[in-house]
Amino acid sequence: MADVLLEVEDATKTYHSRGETTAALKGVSLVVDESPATIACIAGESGSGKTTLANSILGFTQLTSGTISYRGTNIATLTRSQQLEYRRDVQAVFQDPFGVYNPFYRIRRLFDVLIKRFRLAQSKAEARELIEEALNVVGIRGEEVLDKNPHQLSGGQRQRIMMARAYLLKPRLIVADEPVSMVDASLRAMILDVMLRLRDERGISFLYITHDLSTAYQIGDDIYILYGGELIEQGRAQEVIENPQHEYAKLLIGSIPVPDPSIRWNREPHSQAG
Ligand SMILES: Nc1ncnc2c1ncn2[C@@H]1O[C@H](COP(=O)(O)OP(=O)(O)OP(=O)(O)O)[C@@H](O)[C@H]1O
Repeated sequence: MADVLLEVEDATKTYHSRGETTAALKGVSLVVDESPATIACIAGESGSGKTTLANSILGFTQLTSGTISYRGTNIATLTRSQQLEYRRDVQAVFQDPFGVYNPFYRIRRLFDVLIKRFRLAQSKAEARELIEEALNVVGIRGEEVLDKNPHQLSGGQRQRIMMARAYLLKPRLIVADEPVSMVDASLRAMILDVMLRLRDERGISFLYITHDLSTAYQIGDDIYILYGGELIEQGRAQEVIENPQHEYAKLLIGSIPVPDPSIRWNREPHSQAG
């Protein structure tokens, strides 16, 4: 039996704003395994509830009902020290991470702040080593980026830096919300490859949130398809995408641009055109 890292049970979220009620999640349940490390994809069109689910898991939003358990404990009942551990174990990588950072800060600061907050290093030399190791995992050398400002980097570098920053804390789970939607095909392949390596070499699981089913097919172990806040299909990513049952899933999958549907997609990320 696989060890369960994260379990969402019957999650419901209803927003009330300006006299309007929106049911963003309706009874969603899912499981992300810890060992073996797993890439669980959450797919669905805009407005289907993907970000609400991610935000609930990250503790930015409270569920209206239902539970989210981390290694068997409901995250709503974590003690302070467990909360700190959770915030360290569960990291987020967003679509446009630099939108929220001060453009005048150097990249180095993104790492320094974390090292301080979580007391990861005893000395400057140790901090430098940790940063270099994290950057190496995503194929970047410190000297290429650390003294630059965010706008001096490419989209692919930014995303890889955010992965490195998440990796610095040696998390068990990375919640990646559309991490490749703003980069071109070759960079996308590189970032997806980083995710696979983190899963396989470092045992990090992912909740990979995307509206792009072709990348879910390339790297996903499991998939959960949301439609209007409801989970309409779930299973092994390859099986669901090759043989969807629900009408909406068929539509979503039918819209993936594949030149010849009789050609099976190659799951090897290196050989993907994008
Ligand atoms: N803070 C909020 N207040 C009110 N309604 C909200 C709020 N956040 C999200 N919603 C609504 O909840 C539903 C789900 O939104 P959510 O952002 O989770 O979808 P999504 O699948 O992540 O979409 P996208 O792919 O566009 O990011 C939408 O109808 C949205 O308008």
